[in-house]
Amino acid sequence: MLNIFKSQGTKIGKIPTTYVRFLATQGKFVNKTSQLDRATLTIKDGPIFNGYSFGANKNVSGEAVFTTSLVGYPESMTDPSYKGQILCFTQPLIGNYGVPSATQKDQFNLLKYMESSQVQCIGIVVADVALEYSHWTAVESLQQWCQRSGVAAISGVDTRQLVSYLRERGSSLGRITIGEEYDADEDAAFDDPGSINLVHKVTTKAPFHISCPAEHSKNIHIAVIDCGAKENILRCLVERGASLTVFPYNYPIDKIANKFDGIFISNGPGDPTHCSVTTENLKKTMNKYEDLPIFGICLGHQLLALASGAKTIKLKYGNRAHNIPALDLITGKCHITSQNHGYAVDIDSLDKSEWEPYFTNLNDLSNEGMIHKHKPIFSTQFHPEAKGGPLDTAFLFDKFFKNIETYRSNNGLNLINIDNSLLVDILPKERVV
Ligand SMILES: NC(=O)CC[C@H](N)C(=O)O
Repeated sequence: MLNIFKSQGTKIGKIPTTYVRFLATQGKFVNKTSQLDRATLTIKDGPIFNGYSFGANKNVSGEAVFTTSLVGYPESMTDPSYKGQILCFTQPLIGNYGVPSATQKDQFNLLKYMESSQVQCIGIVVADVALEYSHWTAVESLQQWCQRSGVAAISGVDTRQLVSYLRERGSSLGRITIGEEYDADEDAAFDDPGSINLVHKVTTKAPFHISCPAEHSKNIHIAVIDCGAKENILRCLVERGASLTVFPYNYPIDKIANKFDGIFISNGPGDPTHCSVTTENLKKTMNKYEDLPIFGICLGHQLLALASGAKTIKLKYGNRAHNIPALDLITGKCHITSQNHGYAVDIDSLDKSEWEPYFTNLNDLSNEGMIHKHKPIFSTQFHPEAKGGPLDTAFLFDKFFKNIETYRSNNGLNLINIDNSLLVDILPKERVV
C-alpha cells in the first residue's frame, strides 16, 4: 500500500488518515489520529459516537444537520445560514484540499474564497479528516483552521449511521464534547439555535455600500436586505453591473425602496418566522411600489412568502446538498441545484390568485420557488449562486436584471435614484459587525 502511494509520487504525509490507520495496523506508519484528543458526539435522546477531536478544545451544542455535498467545505462552513449548527459531512474524507485564504479579496472587494469572514457553524463531524492537504489555493489545513477559528471538530464518526438516524428521526440537537471522560448523563443541556433570532447575529449592523467598478457598471443600484448574505450572492449581483447598498434585516426598507432599481432579499440562518419585522417591511414595500423588481433566495424566498400571507414549515431533516433536482414549472426543465435549508414554504398556503409556484423539488416535492402573476417578483428556495456549483440556475440573476431593465425603461426619468457617488463617500465598504 505504502509502496503504491510512493510509486505514484505521493508523499507519505498526503495519505488520507484511513490509510494512515490501515498502515498503523500493519506496523508501517505512525497513526496520527492517535495523537488527537478523544471527542464525543452525543445526539439528544439518540446515539453517542466516539471519535477524535481535530478542532478547538471546546464543547459545543446545537442542531445537528448533514450535507451530502462532495466539495465546498470552506464555503459551507462560512455560510451564515449554518450559524449555530453542527454540520456533518457525508463525504467520507474531508480536508484533503486544505483551506484557502480567509481574507483574500477579489476585484469587487468581496472575499475570494469564503462566504463570510468567519466560520459560522459551531462544530463539524466527519468520518475521516485529512490532516495533510494539497491544493494550490490552500494556506492551511482544516485542522489548523478549525483550531484557529474556535470550531469544534470530530473525526472517526460513522456518519452513515448518524445520517440514517437523522433521516429516520428528523433533525436533532447534538453536542460535541472534547476529552477522555465524558458521561452523557452528566450534562443534559442542549442549545436549540432554532429558538432564537439568528439573523440578528449575522446581519450587518449598519448599511454598507459595494460600488460596482466602472468597467462592469450598468448604473444599476440594488438594495440588499442582509439576513446573512453569502459573498457569492453579492458577487453575482455586482459582476452583472449593479452597485449594492446592503441594509440590516430590520431596516424599514419600504421607506426608501423607490430610490433603488430593485430589492434583493438574502439567505440567512434559523426559523424565518423570527424575522417578522422584515416580513412586515416587505409587505408594505410590495403594496406601495407595485412594479418594483424583487428577488429572494432561500431565507429571502421564505420571507417573501410570509409577506405574501403564506406559511412556512420545518422540514423533517432539511435539504443540504449540491445535486438536488428542481423542476421549473414554467419551462418544464429540471435543474440540478445547491441547497441548504431546514424550513420550506407551505405551497398550499400560497395565495394562488396572486402567486404561482415556480419550482418544485423532485426528491421530496417540497416548494422551491414562487413567482408573482403580475409583478416582477420571484424567489427560489435553492441557491442559484451555488458556490461551488452547480451553475444551472445562474440565469435567475439575469432574469432579475431583465426585470430591472424593464422597470427602468418603463419609469424613465421618473425614477429618483440615490446618488451613488455620495454613498461611496459616506457608507462603510463592508459588513458592519
Ligand atoms: N440558506 C438559507 O437561507 C436557509 C434558510 C432557513 N434558515 C432554513 O434553514 O430554511
